[in-house]
Amino acid sequence: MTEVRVQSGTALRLDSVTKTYGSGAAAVTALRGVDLHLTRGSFTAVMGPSGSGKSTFLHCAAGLDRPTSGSVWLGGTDISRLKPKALTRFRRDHVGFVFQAYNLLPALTALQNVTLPLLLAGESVDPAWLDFVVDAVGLTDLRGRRPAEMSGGQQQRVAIARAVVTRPDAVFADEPTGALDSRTGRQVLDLLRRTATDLDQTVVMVTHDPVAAAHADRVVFLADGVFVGHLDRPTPQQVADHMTHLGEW
Ligand SMILES: Nc1ncnc2c1ncn2[C@@H]1O[C@H](COP(=O)(O)OP(=O)(O)OP(=O)(O)O)[C@@H](O)[C@H]1O
Repeated sequence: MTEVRVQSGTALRLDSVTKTYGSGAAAVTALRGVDLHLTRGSFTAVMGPSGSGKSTFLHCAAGLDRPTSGSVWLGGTDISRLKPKALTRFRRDHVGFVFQAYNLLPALTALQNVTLPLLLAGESVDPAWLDFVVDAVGLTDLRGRRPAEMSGGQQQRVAIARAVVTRPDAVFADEPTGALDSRTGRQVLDLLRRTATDLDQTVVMVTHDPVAAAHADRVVFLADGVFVGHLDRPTPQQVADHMTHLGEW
């Protein structure tokens, strides 16, 4: 495969991405031509009414699913052209995920959970970087705890550290605060924001929550499979008002 580098500073780029599920009369087009260009170190929230294509967007952008047409660039690689095995490897090495369920391994300590992606990738651990990440997410004193010995917010901090430890091209967060109370949720969102600024990570978050979305630099809105606008550094009320214009959510 020829690899073409995109302009430096670009972490994620979607060009005319479409996604159709099924075929014939049963076909459902979930994305109808999505363009998005995110620079490194940005924190973007994606919002849209139910069924507007948010999960489909996330899956295509993160290499969990393939677009029907169009291309998805992560760092310097067009992942829409990778074969399944290469895509799996690329995802493991270049993409970070944070989900509503923390998906930590219960038998491992916080630190072991954080370093697991490096071990799976066969990479050695850079102790200075690991210390930096662990400190950045406030886990220094919890390194030896197992998931069952941590609060939900603490577990999500482990998941965030695990997502960024490989220095991925982008971190995708799917409702990362969905299982947390509002105060803990705010702390996790502040952490995602600092991940973008302090660790120069590119964070893309799908959420239904205007308060969560308002932590991002930019909120982009999906409706019926296309991006229909954005707000920069909005208040939660501005996000909620915009969503109300888009219909049921
Ligand atoms: N595997 C699939 N097979 C067929 N149709 C699908 C599939 N996944 C999603 N869809 C359809 O694609 C459209 C977009 O779905 P998607 O899950 O991306 O929306 P969403 O914005 O994430 O919705 P929600 O906010 O309700 O989770 C919907 O019409 C949905 O029914």
